[in-house]
Amino acid sequence: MCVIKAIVLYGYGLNCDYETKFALDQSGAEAQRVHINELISGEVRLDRYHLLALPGGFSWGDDHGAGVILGLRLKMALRPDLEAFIHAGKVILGICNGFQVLVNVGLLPGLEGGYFQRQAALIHNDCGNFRDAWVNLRVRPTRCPFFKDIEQLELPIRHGEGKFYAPDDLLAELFARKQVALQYATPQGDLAQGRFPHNPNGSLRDIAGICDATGRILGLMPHPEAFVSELQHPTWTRRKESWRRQGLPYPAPPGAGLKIFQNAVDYLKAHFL
Ligand SMILES: NC(=O)CC[C@H](N)C(=O)O
Repeated sequence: MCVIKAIVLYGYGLNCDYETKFALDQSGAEAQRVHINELISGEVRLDRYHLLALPGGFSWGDDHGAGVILGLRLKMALRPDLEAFIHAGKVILGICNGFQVLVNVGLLPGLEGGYFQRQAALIHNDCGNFRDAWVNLRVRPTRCPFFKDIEQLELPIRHGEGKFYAPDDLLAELFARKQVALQYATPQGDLAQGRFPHNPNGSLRDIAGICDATGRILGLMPHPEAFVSELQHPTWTRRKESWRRQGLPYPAPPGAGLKIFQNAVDYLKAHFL
């Protein structure tokens, strides 16, 4: 194989699959939208790919809790395939609904390879309603290849069940083991310290994204695929004059979210091609 191949799952209410495929294709991968049933039936084989992306959306209408049913489907049908995929050094990305799935299926937090046991949860936002907003994020040092050379960034969130919850001892362990990848911050770059709206959902310790012990499984609530061009930023009309002055590419420079996908694809290229 001379190209990095990625699966982006779709079906049953997942809805950011086209955008996620676009971001991966833009990053130099060959991404394919694959229906959940194609993977479960074995028609499409996971071992032919390097990256599995679980995009955002409302799988099974968030019935029984966001990501619960898809998590269960994957666990019952694909557990050995997922284990082999992880042990082969490949990469899994869960965005928003995908993050909820990874937590439900027990692939995250995945302490020291302990998968398929649910240890944490993404529960209803403290504000009591679905929240659609841009947030500031701070990247913490982890083994996660996705955040190479990124310290902070802005991304949009849109979810009703994004509050990261874990018992105190697990939270402490996640920080100690460097598995907390992303935290909500203020526009000045300080931690949000639980305060709304900078922390949009009441997530404990401002957690917006975590990775497993290997760093190769990442889940995050914000949507990097929704910021692949600066034109998607709400203040782009005010920013565009400065792009012109700096001679940045026309019609706009890439959005900060694209780098996350590029980092993952570059990591896989270095290891598999
Ligand atoms: N944007 C999304 O992926 C939404 C996630 C989930 N359906 C929620 O509302 O929490």
